[in-house]
Amino acid sequence: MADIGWGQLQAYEAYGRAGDKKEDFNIISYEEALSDKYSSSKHASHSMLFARNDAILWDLYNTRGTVLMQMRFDGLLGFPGGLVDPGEHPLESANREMVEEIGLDLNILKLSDSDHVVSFVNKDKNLVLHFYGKEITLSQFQEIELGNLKAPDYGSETLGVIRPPLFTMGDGYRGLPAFLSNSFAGNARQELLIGLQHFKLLSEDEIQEAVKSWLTFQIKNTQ
Ligand SMILES: O=c1[nH]cnc2c1ncn2[C@H]1C[C@H](O)[C@@H](COP(=O)(O)OP(=O)(O)O)O1
Repeated sequence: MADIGWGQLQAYEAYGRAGDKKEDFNIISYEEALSDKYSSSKHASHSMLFARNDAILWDLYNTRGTVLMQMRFDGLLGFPGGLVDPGEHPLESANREMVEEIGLDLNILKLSDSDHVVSFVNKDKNLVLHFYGKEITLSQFQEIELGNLKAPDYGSETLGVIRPPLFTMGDGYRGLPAFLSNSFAGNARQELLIGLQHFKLLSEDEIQEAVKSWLTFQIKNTQ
């Protein structure tokens, strides 16, 4: 295939390169992540909006909750967010990106420092990732989904919001484990699992089962 290069994306290409592994990211405290130690690092912020939802599908599966993720321009799945601009606070960046990518109205809904969930450092990339999360009502969630088509970045940087299934179906694979088999940007898969546990949308055991099933299926598929 002809190499068409990266154009204006050249400076950022390495940050978003596919193939990041969970082990590349070490958890650090918010305080440390915001300290001078990482002032010369590149920072990025991403956010998980979610609503609890105990609707039962087909009299079988408790949907548990709706979590907002998105299909990105590069075919990877991720949370709304992006690189922090020079001089910008990661929290400001998280809010700005939600306006641009999902059309959020900050007069109605805005993240604050108390919504911080976890931060990571990827030493090889000199990149610090901040992850925020906020519970909203199901009707707020549906409003955001409807408004997404009018978000400034819709159709260019972002290609639509999605709800990951949080249940696992009878074959032990379809549902959340199959969703985990997708390709994710950065450590978005890890962030999703941390978010599900942090907000008690799923228990630790349920998450471990889903991860085990996803990995087992992957191994079978490569044999
Ligand atoms: O959802 C995500 N969770 C964790 N890391 C992510 C997520 N989406 C992207 N990334 C990584 C990939 C890059 O290393 C940086 C910045 O990426 P991106 O969101 O594409 O930033 P811009 O939109 O280019 O500002 O975070």
